[in-house]
Amino acid sequence: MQWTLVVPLKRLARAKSRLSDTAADAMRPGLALAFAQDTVAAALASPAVADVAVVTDDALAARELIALGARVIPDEPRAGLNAALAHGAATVRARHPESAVAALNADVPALRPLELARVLDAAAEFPRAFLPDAAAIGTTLLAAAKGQELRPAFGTDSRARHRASGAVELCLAGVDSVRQDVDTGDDLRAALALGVGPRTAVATAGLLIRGQ
Ligand SMILES: Nc1nc2c(ncn2[C@@H]2O[C@H](COP(=O)(O)OP(=O)(O)OP(=O)(O)O)[C@@H](O)[C@H]2O)c(=O)[nH]1
Ligand SMILES: C=C(OP(=O)(O)O)C(=O)O
Repeated sequence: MQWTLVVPLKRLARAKSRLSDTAADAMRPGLALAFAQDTVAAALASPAVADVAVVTDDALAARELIALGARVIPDEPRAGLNAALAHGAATVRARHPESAVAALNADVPALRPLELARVLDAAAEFPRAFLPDAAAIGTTLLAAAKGQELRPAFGTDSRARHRASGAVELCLAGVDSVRQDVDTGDDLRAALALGVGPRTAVATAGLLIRGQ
C-alpha cells in the first residue's frame, strides 16, 4: 500500500524561530529550506510513498520542492498549521478520494526512506495512527487510512492530543530518523548525529554546532 504525504511548510522567513540561538537570522530561512528539501527527497524515495504534496505559500520553497518531484498546494486557509494540513488532505482527497493520507512535518532532515516505509506500513493496520517525536511530546507523522479524516492536532503537546483523538500511537524501534524533528540546537545536534541529508549537511557546515 502506498501513501500520499502532506507536508506543511510555513514561509521560510518566519520558520525555525527556536533555532535563533544556534543560527543567525540570515541563516534560518536557508536551514528551513534545506530541512524541507531533505525531508521531501527522502519521502519521495520511500517505497511506501506514492506522492508528496507540500502545503506552502513560500514561492522559493515551492519551486525547489517541485524540482524534487513534490507538488505544491497553496496554504489558502492561512490559519496556521492544522488548517493547512486539513486543507492539504482535503485537496488530495478531492482529486483522489481513495487516498491514504499522512501528514509529515517538514523538519525531519535525517529521514531515511526505509524507516519511513516501516512507519507507514505499521500505520496501515489502523484507521488513524501517529508517531511521537523524539522528545515524546509532539508528533512527526499522523496517518489516516482510506475513508478516514486526518483530523490533525499538531502543535505543543500534540502527542497527548492525537492519542485523545483516538489515533493509535505507533511504538516502533529503529525509526529514529522519522521521529527526529529539529526545533532547537539540541535537536539539530541529534539529527546531525543520526546523519542528515545532503542539503542540510551543506547548510549546517558553517555552524559552530558541528563537532561540539
Ligand atoms: N503551511 C503551513 N505550515 C506551517 C504553518 N505553521 C507551521 N507550519 C509547518 O509545520 C511544521 C511544524 O511547525 P512549527 O514547529 O510550528 O514551526 P517551525 O518553523 O518549524 O519552528 P518555530 O518557528 O521554532 O516554531 C513545520 O514543517 C512548519 O514549516 C502554517 O501556518 N502553514
Ligand atoms: C508541530 C509539532 O512539532 P514542533 O515540535 O515542530 O512544533 C508537533 O509536535 O505537533
